[in-house]
Amino acid sequence: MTDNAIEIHGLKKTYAATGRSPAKEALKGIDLDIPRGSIFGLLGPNGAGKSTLINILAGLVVKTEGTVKIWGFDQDKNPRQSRAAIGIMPQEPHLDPFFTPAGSLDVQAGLYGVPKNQRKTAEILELIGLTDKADAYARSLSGGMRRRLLLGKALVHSPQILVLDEPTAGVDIELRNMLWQNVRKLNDEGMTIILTTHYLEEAEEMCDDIAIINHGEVIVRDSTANLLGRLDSKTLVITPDSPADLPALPDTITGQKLANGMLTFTYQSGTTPADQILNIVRDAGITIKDVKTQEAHLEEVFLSLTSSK
Ligand SMILES: Nc1ncnc2c1ncn2[C@@H]1O[C@H](COP(=O)(O)OP(=O)(O)OP(=O)(O)O)[C@@H](O)[C@H]1O
Repeated sequence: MTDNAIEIHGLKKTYAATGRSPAKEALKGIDLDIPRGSIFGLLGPNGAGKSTLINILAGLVVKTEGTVKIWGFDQDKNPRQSRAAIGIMPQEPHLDPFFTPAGSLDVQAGLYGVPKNQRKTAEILELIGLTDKADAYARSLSGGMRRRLLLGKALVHSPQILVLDEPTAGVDIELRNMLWQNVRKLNDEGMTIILTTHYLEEAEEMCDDIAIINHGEVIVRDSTANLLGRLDSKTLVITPDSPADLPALPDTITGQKLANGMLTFTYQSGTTPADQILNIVRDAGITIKDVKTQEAHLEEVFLSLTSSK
């Protein structure tokens, strides 16, 4: 038995040419293992191939080449088992306006062949906060409630893996918090979570491991901590007690005086101790009123890896 929730080898997808658009190689040979029990982030700029990859996992797009194993089941050899292991919360709420949330969950459970006595409709409605809307028509639900219902629908067959495609794009803070609370709860109970997001801060906060995809290739796959550690550049921001100019600095430190009078010093924390900067500032006769450091963020790692390609 493998420890991976998902194993992808040599995965390629070429969309056939249509009309005036030429054929498009959206995935160029992806190798990716996603560990069981993790919260895994799939990041990449627009058009990188994330949706194509997720749609292949969901069985909505047919791959051109390669193998995909979901919870140990080869998608080609064991299509039913591999489909049963994964639940997908899609980006866009496509809901039948005449179904109630309870009805919608029931129909979805039926599609997955979940026997009536094993359905968890009430439990799922409770989790997504729609118990009091159980019998309301879908068309009367707010955008946020529809999103929550999509999450519920992804859970009806108790999948081991939950995939969330841009779950928080355009949602308000309250809904975002609720989604993340649910995701953490499900993950604590053992569910493997895969999510794509454009919000890098969110990926930084939520994900144990991250893969960045660009132009149909995985360009990096590492733990979030290691990715952040790759950039050991830090910035020290000093507020002087009275107006002060930037002191002379060695080549290893880049200084800047901001319009508001603050002085910033950017340095590599592996080779330059912060103390050296503080000493230079004090030796220049500057009294420090306040000091803070800024760490590198995933955004910088992401930009450094994808912007030049
Ligand atoms: N059905 C399709 N037919 C032809 N080309 C497609 C099709 N779907 C996607 N593509 C192309 O494949 C490439 C990858 O698209 P994909 O939607 O997978 O990227 P993405 O990373 O999900 O982007 P986004 O974040 O914008 O959703 C793009 O160049 C896109 O134009």
